[in-house]
Amino acid sequence: MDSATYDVVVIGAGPVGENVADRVVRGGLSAAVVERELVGGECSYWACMPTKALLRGGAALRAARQVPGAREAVTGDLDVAAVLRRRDDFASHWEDDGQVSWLEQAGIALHRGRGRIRSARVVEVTGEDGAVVTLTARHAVVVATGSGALVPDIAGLRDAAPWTSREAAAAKAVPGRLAVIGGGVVATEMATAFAGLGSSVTVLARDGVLPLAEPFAGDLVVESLRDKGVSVRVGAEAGSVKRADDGTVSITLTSGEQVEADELLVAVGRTPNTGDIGLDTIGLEPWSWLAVDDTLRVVDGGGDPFDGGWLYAAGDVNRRVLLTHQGKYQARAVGDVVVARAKGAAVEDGRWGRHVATADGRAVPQVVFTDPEIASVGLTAAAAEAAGLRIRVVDHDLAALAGSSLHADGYRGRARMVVDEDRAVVVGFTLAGPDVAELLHAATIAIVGEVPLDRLWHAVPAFPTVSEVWLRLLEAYGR
Ligand SMILES: Cc1cc2nc3c(=O)[nH]c(=O)nc-3n(C[C@H](O)[C@H](O)[C@H](O)COP(=O)(O)OP(=O)(O)OC[C@H]3O[C@@H](n4cnc5c(N)ncnc54)[C@H](O)[C@@H]3O)c2cc1C
Ligand SMILES: NC(=O)c1ccc[n+]([C@@H]2O[C@H](COP(=O)([O-])OP(=O)(O)OC[C@H]3O[C@@H](n4cnc5c(N)ncnc54)[C@H](O)[C@@H]3O)[C@@H](O)[C@H]2O)c1
Repeated sequence: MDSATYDVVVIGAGPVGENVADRVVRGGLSAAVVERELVGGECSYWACMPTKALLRGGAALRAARQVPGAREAVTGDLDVAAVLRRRDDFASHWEDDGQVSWLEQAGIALHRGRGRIRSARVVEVTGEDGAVVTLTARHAVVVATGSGALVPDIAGLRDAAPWTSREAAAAKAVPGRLAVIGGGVVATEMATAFAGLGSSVTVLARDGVLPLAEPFAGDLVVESLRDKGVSVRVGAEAGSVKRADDGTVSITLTSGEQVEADELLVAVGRTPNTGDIGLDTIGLEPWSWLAVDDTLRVVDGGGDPFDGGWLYAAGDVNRRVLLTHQGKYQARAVGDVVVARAKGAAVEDGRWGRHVATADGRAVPQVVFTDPEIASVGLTAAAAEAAGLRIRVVDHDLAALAGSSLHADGYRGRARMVVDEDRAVVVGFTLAGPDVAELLHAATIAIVGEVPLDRLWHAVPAFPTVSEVWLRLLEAYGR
């Protein structure tokens, strides 16, 4: 049996694991990553990148059709084969040599195989050929194993071989009829993508559409999905599923009604990849999300660092925020704090300190690439109220701006600013509209910077842009 020792061993080489290792090496320590599948993780091959590639063609076509002059130049529908080819390129054809080269140039060791914690600071890696390598970490083991699609216990569902987000993201063909269970981010994005590619789509949104966003966001997405011919069934719950010999999937709703489709996508959330990473060997619960402190150190039931503090968890697996950019933000904090602790340097773990992921709880940006795009950061009005803040909500119709009417004929959208009245700062911001994704970062900066509203008046948006919504919101708020 082979063995090796590094300062830090990272299990999982998704976007988060790669970035943890990078920070560790930049900090002067040695690091190895363990990967059982493809270096780059879910985001690169089955999530962010391929799904956005599936959506982009439809968005570009819509944009052209909304501008007279350009509209007349559009003479056909999406070229499905070309969209799928571009998606394949963005998924690097499900080959990870590019990312492996990046690891090499970054000085990070790669061990291919399934990583399993055997004891404190010791990780066993079992390769595809069954060979086992034992890795010992001098300072820390970081779990960055991510998450997988949750398949709920619905009678017959597993036997019906449903699609999860993986099969949707990597689809080789567009099904004639696609049914979707779920009304969250994956469900709405994939309904938008496949409707654009020609599927007849039915969404079974038991708990509503984008229920955690500002209500106008879900309403606008439902309206536009319905305009595209998608059947959005809010409140509909799948009771059982059966796939017939001819491939047809029948979903019997709890109401007794039946929905038929050629493929069924299950998009009801995620489950942590912790079932087989040896948590049981160190007294933690397999299949559980890993609870961490603000420096991303795994904590025990009492909230203290687990077993003296050698174990960290970053990215999806700690359930703080299931987004790539936020996981990478955590990765930078983990890498840096592991280095600081190893060198006996000061740990900056105060609010907004270098070694903590403070933004996870206050300023998480997210863009849902539906039509319209939903871009949000910070708290919704409902979440702010639930947190006990005294807030004022200011809304503005995005269509009522020179910038938006120039951007597209019939531009429809809305923006909401949530203000903490006691501190006179923005704590939440949501935009719904075509191409609003790139407007979001200004709101993130306003929230993270806790920029007082009276100072925001001096941040003048250029004319004629959609960003002028900031001025309108401030005018509506008053000074
Ligand atoms: C359909 C879809 C679309 C998404 N779109 C976006 C988006 O547009 N923007 C965004 O910010 N986020 C998006 N997300 C979320 C994003 O994909 C995740 O937040 C991100 O991938 C998490 O990164 P991670 O490194 O924590 O985990 P992962 O990307 O899941 O990587 C974990 C890695 O660990 C490996 N691994 C697991 N167990 C072991 C083991 N025992 N041994 C060795 N290796 C192991 C896995 O093979 C994997 O490579 C999307 C998610 C889905 C499902
Ligand atoms: N653009 C992006 O940023 C992006 C895109 C896709 C995914 N993601 C990430 O991936 C994660 C997973 O996405 P997701 O859409 O699977 O999860 P989600 O949590 O966004 O939505 C799942 C939805 O399914 C509903 N649901 C749960 N159980 C159900 C059941 N049995 N029947 C019907 N509905 C049920 C939930 O109420 C919820 O609304 C998200 O948390 C998100 O962070 C991000």
